Amino acid sequence: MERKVFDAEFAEDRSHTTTVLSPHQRVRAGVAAGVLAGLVGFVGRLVARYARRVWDSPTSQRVRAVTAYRARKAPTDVARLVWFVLRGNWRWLVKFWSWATYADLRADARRARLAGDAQTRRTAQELIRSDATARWAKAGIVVRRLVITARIIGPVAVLLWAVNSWMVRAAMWPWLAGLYAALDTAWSMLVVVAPAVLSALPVVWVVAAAFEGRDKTPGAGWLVRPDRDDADSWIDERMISKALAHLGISPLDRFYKDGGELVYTVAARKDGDGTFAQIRLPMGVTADMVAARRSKLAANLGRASLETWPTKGDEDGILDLWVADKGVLRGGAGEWPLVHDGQVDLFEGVPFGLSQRGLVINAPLIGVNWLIGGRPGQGKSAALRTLLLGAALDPTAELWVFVMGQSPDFDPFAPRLARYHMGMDDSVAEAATRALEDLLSEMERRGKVLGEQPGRPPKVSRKLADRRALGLHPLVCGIDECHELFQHPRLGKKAAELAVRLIKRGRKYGIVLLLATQSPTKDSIPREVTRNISCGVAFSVADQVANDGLLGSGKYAAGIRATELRINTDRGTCVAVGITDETFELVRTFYVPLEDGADEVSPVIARAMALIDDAGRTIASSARLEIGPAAPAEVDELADLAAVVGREDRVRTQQVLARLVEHNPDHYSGWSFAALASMLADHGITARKSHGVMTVHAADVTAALARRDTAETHGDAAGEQSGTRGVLPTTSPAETPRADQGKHDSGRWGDADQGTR
Ligand SMILES: Nc1ncnc2c1ncn2[C@@H]1O[C@H](COP(=O)(O)OP(=O)(O)OP(=O)(O)O)[C@@H](O)[C@H]1O
Repeated sequence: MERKVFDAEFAEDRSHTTTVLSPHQRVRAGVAAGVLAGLVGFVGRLVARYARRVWDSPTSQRVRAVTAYRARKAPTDVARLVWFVLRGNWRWLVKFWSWATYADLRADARRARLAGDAQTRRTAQELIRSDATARWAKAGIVVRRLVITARIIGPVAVLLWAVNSWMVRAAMWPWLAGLYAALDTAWSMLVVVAPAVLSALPVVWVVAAAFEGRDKTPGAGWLVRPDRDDADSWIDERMISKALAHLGISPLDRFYKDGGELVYTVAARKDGDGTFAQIRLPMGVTADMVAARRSKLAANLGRASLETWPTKGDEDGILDLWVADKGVLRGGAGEWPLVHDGQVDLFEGVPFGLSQRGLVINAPLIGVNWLIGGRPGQGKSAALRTLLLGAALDPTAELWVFVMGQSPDFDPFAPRLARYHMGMDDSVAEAATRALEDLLSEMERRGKVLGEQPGRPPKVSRKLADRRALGLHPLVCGIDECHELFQHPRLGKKAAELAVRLIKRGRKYGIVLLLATQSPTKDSIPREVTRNISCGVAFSVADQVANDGLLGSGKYAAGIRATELRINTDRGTCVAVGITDETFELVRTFYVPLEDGADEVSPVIARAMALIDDAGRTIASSARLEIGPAAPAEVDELADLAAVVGREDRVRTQQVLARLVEHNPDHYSGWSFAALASMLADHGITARKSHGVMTVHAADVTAALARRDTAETHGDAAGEQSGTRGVLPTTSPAETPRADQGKHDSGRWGDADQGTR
């Protein structure tokens, strides 16, 4: 009991000594604990941050993606491996059998016999015989060597065993004891290594068999890009072959049944936002037959129809197959590259959209004409707007727009347009038809101008377009809802004829027609237009007729189908032909918003206007200067004469000539006195002698001008047609407005034309 009491006192005493700390000690302990906790927290945070960084790193993401992918694929992979091992063993067996029976040589001999080639047959048979003899001879040598080795090693082994049994090691000569020690070591190593080798042997065997039995058909798709989002539906040759094998095309089925393997002229490879492969189809199968089963092919490949593009390659028997990455076509094209800054050279093209390969398409505008179509609300006007916006950013380009309906789609363009008419009334159809007429006359004028250039260039180039005096600048005319024009009861036929002539011949002269329509049928768009158009663009269309009307006949059958584009879902996506060297492009068009209060078009137009200013051009003057009859053939010589004579009573012919050359060197350089005399005579003026020199009298020139004015007034009164050209006022030609500008209320340029807006 006493002891217990003592124990209790002792314990109480101990507890007393440990809990009582001096204040100083308590502070130190507290600080230490705080520092420790802070340190632990810091290290913890550091580790957590580092772990998060590692976790988020691309390598770790890839590792995770690969691991997850392999885990998902594990059951299939195991089954495939087992199959490979079995097939590997079988292949070895077959190889051994071929070797043992000389199968290849026998096959040669058989073929030679069938072909009646005795010499080759004899050679093959002799080879079999000599090979067999050599093989047995080799086997004999090996056996003989084994026997010799056994005869030498056997007695030595028996001797060593006998010595080892009769003598103790200590009594042996040292070299003999050393030999036995080395033999013991070798034996103990063999005892360890041999079982290990023996147990590894089956593993090696399995690996080697799996390697031997691996898929040797094209595209063993192991581990190909498993980090991709669509890894489970990754396309390789094996998948394509499998998908094609289940299309229900009989010649293709027969081909597979006979063990045929497809030839991939281009192996499946990454191509932009998808996979491209080119396949030479077997006998009896054409690319069109595959294209006709597109939805089945898409299903077999685990894709939507829109994502699967089987088309005819260079030949009917070659299939070009492009399969989009899953879901990639759902994304838009993004921002138009020129929306914030940049300028365009129309001869280089206008950024139009992203191709299926994810590349920006610079659509050509010079030397081509466009027909854009599709169901309502799918992006036609927006696409036309993008092209015209690009054209507006080329300060040398002149733009005309006609909207055959009540739509504000092009209103913000107004300041940049030389002609703009929008509305449903007849005046718009009239203005558009007149524009087509004017474009035809302009085309003829340009043809003449080109013909007069040194070397007679076949078409307008950037260099020629930049020479303002020639008036060969790009002239882009867009007509939205053009079916309304071509179906106009009074003007439709005429407009169609004019458009056809323009499309057939205008391309060389820098005149571009952009047509957009909802309804590309043969009744609404002249067949000759659809036949001759170079760039066809189809947004979602209802049927084969509309498809081929926009893209060209036979395109639907060849698998180039805008019918696959889903209404609204694929708004802004179109199928286009002629805009690149590819047979077709699936384009996600750029969209420059102009709706619901968003207007990104106006700032671009403001920039376009600034570019025009910088280039020292004006919309109206560019029209006057370049579209007007400013070409050499249409120079007003009488007006020039009046200008150079000015207010003087008379001027020496020599001076007149010099001033004319200075006034318009293009036209008057190289003129002789005889040429001047002939020009004067044309206008009823004769040079007169004054103080011994020939002079031109101002009074004669004024009289000639008055005569011409009177004649013109009579001409007009007699009903000269609207839009007639050929008369220039008498002031400086470089800045002269067109002679008919004030006379015709139809209005040609600038505000006069925009009256109907
Ligand atoms: N490339 C695009 N990207 C995204 N949205 C687009 C694109 N193009 C058009 N859209 C959307 O589709 C709508 C209709 O476009 P748009 O007016 O160009 O169609 P449309 O085919 O000309 O129609 P309509 O035949 O009725 O004139 C636009 O207001 C816009 O919201």
